[in-house]
Amino acid sequence: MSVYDEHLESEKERLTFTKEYMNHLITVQESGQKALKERQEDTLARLDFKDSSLRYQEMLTHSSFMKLSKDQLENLKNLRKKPYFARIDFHRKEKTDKETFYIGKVSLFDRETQLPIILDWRSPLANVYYEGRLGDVSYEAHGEVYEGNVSLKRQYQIEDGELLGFRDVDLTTKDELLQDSLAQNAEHRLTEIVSTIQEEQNRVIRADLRKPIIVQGAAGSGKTTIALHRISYFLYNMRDIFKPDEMLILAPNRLFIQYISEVLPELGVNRAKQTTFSDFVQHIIQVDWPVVSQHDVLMGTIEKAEEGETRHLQMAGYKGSKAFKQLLDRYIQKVKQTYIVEEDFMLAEFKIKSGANIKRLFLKDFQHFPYEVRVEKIKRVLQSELRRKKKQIIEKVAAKYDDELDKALFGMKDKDKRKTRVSFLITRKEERLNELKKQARTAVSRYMKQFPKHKLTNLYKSMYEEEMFCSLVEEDSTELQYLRKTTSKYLQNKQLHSEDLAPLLYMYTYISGLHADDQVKKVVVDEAQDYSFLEFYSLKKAFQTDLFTIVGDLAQGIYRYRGLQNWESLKEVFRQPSYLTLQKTYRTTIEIMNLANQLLTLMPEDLPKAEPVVRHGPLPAFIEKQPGWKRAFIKVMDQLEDKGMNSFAIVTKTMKEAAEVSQISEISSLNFQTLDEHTEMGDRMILPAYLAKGLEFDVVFLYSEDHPFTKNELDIKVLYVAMTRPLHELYMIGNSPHDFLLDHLGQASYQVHSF
Ligand SMILES: Nc1ncnc2c1ncn2[C@@H]1O[C@H](COP(=O)(O)OP(=O)(O)OP(=O)(O)O)[C@@H](O)[C@H]1O
Repeated sequence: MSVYDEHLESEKERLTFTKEYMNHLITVQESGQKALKERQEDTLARLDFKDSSLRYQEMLTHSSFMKLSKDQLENLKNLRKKPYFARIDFHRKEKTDKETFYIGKVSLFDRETQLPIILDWRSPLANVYYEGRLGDVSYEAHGEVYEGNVSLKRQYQIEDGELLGFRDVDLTTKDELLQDSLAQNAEHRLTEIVSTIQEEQNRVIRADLRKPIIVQGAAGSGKTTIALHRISYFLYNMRDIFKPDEMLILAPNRLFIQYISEVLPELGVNRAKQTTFSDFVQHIIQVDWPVVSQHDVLMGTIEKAEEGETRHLQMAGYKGSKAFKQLLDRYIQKVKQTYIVEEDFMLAEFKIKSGANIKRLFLKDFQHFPYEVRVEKIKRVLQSELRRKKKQIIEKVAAKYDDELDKALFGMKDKDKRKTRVSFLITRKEERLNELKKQARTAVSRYMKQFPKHKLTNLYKSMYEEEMFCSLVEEDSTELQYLRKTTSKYLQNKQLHSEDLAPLLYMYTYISGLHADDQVKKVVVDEAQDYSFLEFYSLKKAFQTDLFTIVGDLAQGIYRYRGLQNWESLKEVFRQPSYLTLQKTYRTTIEIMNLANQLLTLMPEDLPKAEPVVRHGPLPAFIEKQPGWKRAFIKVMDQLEDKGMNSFAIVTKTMKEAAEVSQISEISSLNFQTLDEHTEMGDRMILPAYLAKGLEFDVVFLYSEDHPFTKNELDIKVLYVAMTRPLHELYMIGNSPHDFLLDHLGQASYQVHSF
């Protein structure tokens, strides 16, 4: 028996034990004690582990005392097929012996000894597996640094609960393992990353959790994946403070949410809120007017390229800017003034609270609350003051009448006059007291009527009225007047543009504030380059937290007219964010990335080239649209299927072109479907590049007929996004290589497909 086989045997035993232990735990939780005992006996009879059988027996016995939460139980069940994926042998300096730790997606402890049977990948010690090489290492846990030596890192191939093999990691195997994982198809990828997380990615996951973090990462560098793992890591470390539903993941579109949803349960973050910025804001502000999306605006520009469209872009850009935030601030100050009530709060002629005092409550004492909340709080203060003072007032008034009565009874000589006076005073006293009581019942609500009840959309509309708007802008211009008029017009028709959502959210947080159910404590923003300054600012203001994980790629900033120009501008929004970059790219092959990297040199930003992980594939191929191309396409599809490829996308520059491709009978007969934001993802999709953002497919066909890519900044970025979607192969179908700017890229980096 070779050494490998010997190790394999004992590793198999270990796996069997772990599975049994898990099954046992699950039975304990699910069934009564009787069933448990029977099962225990049965397990012990079957397990025949040489010298360690006693230990296992003990462990099994103790397992019955473990109480698992419903989630833990569910996780345990899911992980029976692959309880762990790696092992490390670690000798901690202070200890006499080295220890072996098995690393998996959740932890499992022996209750008696507190020793881990499976170590959670998020635990401090597991960091040693991801960071650095074999040899001397250190790791930090609970503020202390531990030193030691790692003598073994081993990775397992476990499928359906069976151990197929293992590989020991050293300098050379590291890439092999990653390559195995990358060679897989799209559908298997996302969930299996945890065993091959790379050092630079690990650093992002584990970067200071109390600080905001901004990650600039090349296409395919794992931003989305790593951001999701970071939430998982965050929840693991902060589980006593934060709950999953206090996390918010902001995704670029609904398709993307479908795409990530498969990975969320395994990471234990499926209960995190997942939505798009637009859906989120509409839900918060409760305005259901239709919204012209940024994609619509983008398509308008790409398809028409008319002057009006450029103005639209400028308008959208301005509405996301810092200058516009300042304009809003000025407006909000004006709105605030409408809440200032200076009148004293009276009960009849008695002052309950002075106007000056009430104003102070609004402006000072309650200054940290939104305006409507301040008003509500003032109402409560008035109610309680009134309750307190009413009694005194009534007593005072009654005493006054009683005094008068005494005077009449004992001071008036004339009997008739005295009688009249006394009866008058008695009646008057009663009337007066009743009147006071009656007034007291409505005094607060009458007073409160002086506070305005603003409707958000009306307020927003009023901001664009000529006089108001002119008083808010620093310097008027024809562009601003155009913006004012156009916005007023569509608001009049109860319509919004996506750029109005951030200002509305911003105003809403000043006026109403978020409902407790909508509050979140940590936010992940994916494709962050597409968010405007004001969108970030309004999110931060709404949640009042700095705990943001922001990932994006400026090279894919196809909404640059409205999005961020650089990451620097976020320093004005977040306090001391950590800034990290991800340079290596895992999605695609060297050949495809080489072509895409050349596009980067045509962009205005000086962006570092993405470094593909060593994985080769065929050169990207250009298919000329000469007669016969459709047959060639069908043949290529056949060959690709034979190779085991199973997710395909035809990506166009515009939505219009996508609709046209779907009319080609050869293509529709291959079950390609056009995708929009509301359809379900399938294996054969036709979609415009802006929707393909963030997604990936085994094979991508770029297609151009009427809408070729031209050499302007926007097109270059759209093309870059499209080219970086495939995992394995890229084809470009068009009238000439020029349609994909191939004439500006090196000839050696693509081939012409002959048919
Ligand atoms: N460490 C890793 N091990 C294995 N696969 C990885 C690793 N990191 C990333 N990948 C794979 O690379 C691909 C790209 O990852 P992801 O979609 O997270 O990248 P991204 O940076 O968000 O890309 P883009 O900006 O282009 O949308 C995915 O298939 C992912 O599974």
